[in-house]
Amino acid sequence: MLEVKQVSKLYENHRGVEHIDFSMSRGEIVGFLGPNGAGKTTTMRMITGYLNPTKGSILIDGLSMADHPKKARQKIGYLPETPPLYPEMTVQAYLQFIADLRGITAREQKQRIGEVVDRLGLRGREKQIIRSLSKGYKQRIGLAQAILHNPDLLVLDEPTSGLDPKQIIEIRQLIRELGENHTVLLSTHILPEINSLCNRVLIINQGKIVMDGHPDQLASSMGETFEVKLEVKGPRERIIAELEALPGVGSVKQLDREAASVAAEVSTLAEVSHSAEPEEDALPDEAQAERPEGGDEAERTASETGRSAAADRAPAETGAEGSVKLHVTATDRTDIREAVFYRMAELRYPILEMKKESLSLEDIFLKLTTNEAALGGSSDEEEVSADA
Ligand SMILES: Nc1ncnc2c1ncn2[C@@H]1O[C@H](COP(=O)(O)OP(=O)(O)OP(=O)(O)O)[C@@H](O)[C@H]1O
Repeated sequence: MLEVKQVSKLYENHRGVEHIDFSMSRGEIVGFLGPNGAGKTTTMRMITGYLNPTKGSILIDGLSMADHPKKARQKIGYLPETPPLYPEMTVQAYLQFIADLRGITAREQKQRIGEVVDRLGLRGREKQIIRSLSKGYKQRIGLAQAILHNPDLLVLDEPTSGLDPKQIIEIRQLIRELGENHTVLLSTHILPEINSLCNRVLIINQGKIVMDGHPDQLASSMGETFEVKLEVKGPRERIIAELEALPGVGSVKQLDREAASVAAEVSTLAEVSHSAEPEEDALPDEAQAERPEGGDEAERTASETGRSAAADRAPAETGAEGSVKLHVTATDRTDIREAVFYRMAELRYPILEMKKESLSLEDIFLKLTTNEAALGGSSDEEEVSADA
């Protein structure tokens, strides 16, 4: 649907964007995310044919924007950050004007305008002067002009910027609906917008694409290890030792220190109460395995699998009540949840909660953009306003 090939834009001697290279398939809703001055608007203006790239090419459905600008633009609907409205016109007159510009015939106009008016919730507002409408309604009219000629690709530059929360929800819902029949490229710096609307995100920083992927897959593509947050009911030391011994587990950290100290006390008490008994807990694994009545099933399993001494001390802690909250990190990106589940089940320690932990989009965005943005951000803005 859209191919952006090695596109760069130089503003006089100032870099706009550099080697932007990505493509979009039909039906995708792609979020274009980046800090101020990163190059979102520049890229979008080139895709929509409002700005010529210094280098590279843009193809819409195989049509080159440079060679066939009129035909290529026919396939695109564009909502710039400030909708291109004529405030003195009525909604109806404005949409007719846009329909004329787009070459929609007089016969088609009535039907087409009627459709977008309904689709964007503008019914009943057709006779109103645009100036008198709220920002949310103006944004709807902006979207209406973008889809009037029924383009395949919609390019929306910060479509919810400056709207109040209710209007944001409404416009997002409209974009979601438009995404059912259109391919959408949407720029924003609002991270939740990406999560709620997009099935793919492109992150741009300092004029370059620094990340491209499904919002949920970004963390793993950044080379992060798999992490799980866990709450298990049972003896703390034993659980920790068992988890540490699991193949694929790198580290186990306790999260609730309060519970830890309680568990430690109980553990100490248990040890004291067992001190009169023979020191069977201190026996090596083999010796424990040979015990005639080796305690509960969990204890036997630990001995069979050659668990650590700490793990095998744990049966003495059966008095430990409550649960323990842990953060378990795998050695790599392998999902360790099943292994954790089966081991805890085998030991009959109920898992009260298990949640895959991953970097949020906010974490990823900050990781990718903070340092450089801090260096480049303010001066960019000055240059923009100087050039504007
Ligand atoms: N007309 C222009 N003349 C010179 N430089 C420009 C012009 N427009 C943009 N730039 C520069 O190009 C870079 C990218 O700007 P752009 O407006 O594309 O970023 P953006 O990601 O859309 O930012 P924002 O989120 O603030 O809208 C910035 O360094 C900016 O200063």
